[in-house]
Amino acid sequence: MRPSISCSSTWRSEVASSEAHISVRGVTMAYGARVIQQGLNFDVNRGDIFVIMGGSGCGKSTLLKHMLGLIEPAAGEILYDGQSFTRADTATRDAMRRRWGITYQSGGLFSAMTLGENVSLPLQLYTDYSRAEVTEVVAYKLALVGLGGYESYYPSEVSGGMRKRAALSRAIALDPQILFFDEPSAGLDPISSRLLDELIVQIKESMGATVVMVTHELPSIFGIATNSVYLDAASKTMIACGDPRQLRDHSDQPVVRQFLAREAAAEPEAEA
Ligand SMILES: Nc1ncnc2c1ncn2[C@@H]1O[C@H](COP(=O)(O)OP(=O)(O)OP(=O)(O)O)[C@@H](O)[C@H]1O
Repeated sequence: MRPSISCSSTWRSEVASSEAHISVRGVTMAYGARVIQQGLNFDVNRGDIFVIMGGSGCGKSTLLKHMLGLIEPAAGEILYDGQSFTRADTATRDAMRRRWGITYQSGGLFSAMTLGENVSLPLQLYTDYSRAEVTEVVAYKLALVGLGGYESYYPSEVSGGMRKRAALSRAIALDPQILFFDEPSAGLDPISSRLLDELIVQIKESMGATVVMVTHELPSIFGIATNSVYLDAASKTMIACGDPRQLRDHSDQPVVRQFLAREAAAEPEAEA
């Protein structure tokens, strides 16, 4: 088994670095007795677009679920702004979650609700905005993702790319500090996928947010990611972290270089 590595110079002291927005410390992930990954140590820095990478079944989605608190680590902890989420009580966790926006692979829009109603849901649940204020914020958030005027459309009446953007609009309704994406461009054509990437960067910059995403899409990884971790299924631990372009060219792990270079070779522009 390869030795586990750390993406933070400070993790051994269990003190999060000042830039760290999210700190994963000594995390083991398991389903029952079956360990999926262990020895996970890395920081997601404030303002990063951070990608969780690795081959099929290595545990990317499982890691995202741990970061979201949907699964508890078998060992170790996850901190947000230096505060342990893993050890926090329910009220503290709920308060921490309020700072997150999440979009799932399917989009997760309610099909019986219009786009406007979908986006208004978190505002109705978690704010005391008046009806007029909700309407105003919904219009603004839909406009931010290029869907101004689509309030009354149902998800089935718009394209897949528009549904993804509507889901993003709902995720940013409460001005989150962290945006989580599970395969954001799954099922999209390359152009829609690229537009969504550009939108993610714009939204991140305009909101000053940090982004964490699971994606297989190499154009997205090389196009927008600033930082990453690579989970290895064979050794059940992370074997690389850092800027994906640097890892592609300079990782000391052949499997990481191959993972990034092989998929890069499949990109249309690489064949031209
Ligand atoms: N609820 C569960 N109970 C038991 N095992 C699970 C569960 N969910 C996932 N697994 C297993 O954990 C491992 C990691 O799964 P996970 O979905 O996190 O991988 P992944 O890297 O996201 O995969 P992919 O790239 O194919 O989506 C797989 O072997 C999977 O079969």
